[in-house]
Amino acid sequence: MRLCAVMRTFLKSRSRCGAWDRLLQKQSRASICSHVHSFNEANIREKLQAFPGGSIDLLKQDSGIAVLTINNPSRMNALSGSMMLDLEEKVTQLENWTDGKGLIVCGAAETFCSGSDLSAVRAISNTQDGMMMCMFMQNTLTRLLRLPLISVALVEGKALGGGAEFITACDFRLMAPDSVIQFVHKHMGLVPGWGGAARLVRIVGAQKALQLLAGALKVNPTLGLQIGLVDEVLKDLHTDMAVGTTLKQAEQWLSNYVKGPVPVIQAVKKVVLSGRELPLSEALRTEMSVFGTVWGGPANLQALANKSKHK
Ligand SMILES: CC[C@@H](C(=O)O)C(=O)SCCNC(=O)CCNC(=O)[C@H](O)C(C)(C)COP(=O)(O)OP(=O)(O)OC[C@H]1O[C@@H](n2cnc3c(N)ncnc32)[C@H](O)[C@@H]1OP(=O)(O)O
Repeated sequence: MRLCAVMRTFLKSRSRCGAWDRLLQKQSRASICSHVHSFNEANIREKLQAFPGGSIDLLKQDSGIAVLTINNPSRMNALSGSMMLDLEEKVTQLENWTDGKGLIVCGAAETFCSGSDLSAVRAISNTQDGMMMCMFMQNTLTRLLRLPLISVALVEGKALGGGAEFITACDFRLMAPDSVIQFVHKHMGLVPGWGGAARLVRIVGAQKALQLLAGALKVNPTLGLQIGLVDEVLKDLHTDMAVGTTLKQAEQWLSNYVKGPVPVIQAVKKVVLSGRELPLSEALRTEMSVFGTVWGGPANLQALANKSKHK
């Protein structure tokens, strides 16, 4: 390809990257499931607001790693309706965090999340409202997974039901030694509704996903590593092997993958995201447009300059 044609492709790819970001932003704002059952966003927000309690806390750090805490300890961090709204608002903040590189999702009081708040579940047990809540959470967790940040779920204590679904909406999962992940839905006469089944199949494969859901299996760290649901087991805090708290250990683990300039780390997540979600030809186009945002960028030019010193 002649140089001018290469430059044309390169310049187009830069502009197309803007198209990728616009696509992602458009998708994230629009309801991913809005086409189903006349999903009336205002209506579901009003209903969820009627179930208060707890909070979703967000700490954005100078290191570029944010910590999102599911905070409802008197309810084992069960997600109330207002927490679901809180979660969506925090995901929007993270979508607009231009300095972000990583995200750790954890629970307060050394436990992760015991799913939907059962008092809310009882109150919105009619099909229409149940499906609206599911669609709201599917949209929010899909947007969480699509953040241009490398995300980690830090599981301590219990991640049950919707809490188990929540961890599938992160890129990686770390477990504390005595923690448990359990898709308890079958015991509730349910199946996952927050997108957890679709994501679980993509993480562990259909066979293992079927066993975890149909058996409502308790996943301890050993089993989690074995089936590929868990990426690392943290050191027991009561041994001298552990360096600091579980959160510090998780930050240490994640820092290995977010070392580097923000634009490069965000570009890495975007190209993997498109490879995971888009058909091959579209993924290849996206990869080129994302490549165009870092090729000749400050980090690339600095690396080249450093290389030339080693001649
Ligand atoms: C799409 C999935 C989604 C949905 O369909 O909407 C769901 O997630 S459905 C909910 C699925 N989750 C569960 O079924 C877990 C229910 N909780 C438990 O099994 C246990 O509480 C526990 C998490 C295993 C902890 O047991 P234990 O250590 O014995 O503590 P307690 O049971 O006494 O709990 C302490 C306290 O917390 C309250 N609690 C716990 N989980 C929930 C919850 N999901 N919703 C509301 N409240 C919850 C529990 O009631 C206790 O409160 P008090 O009795 O007032 O002390």
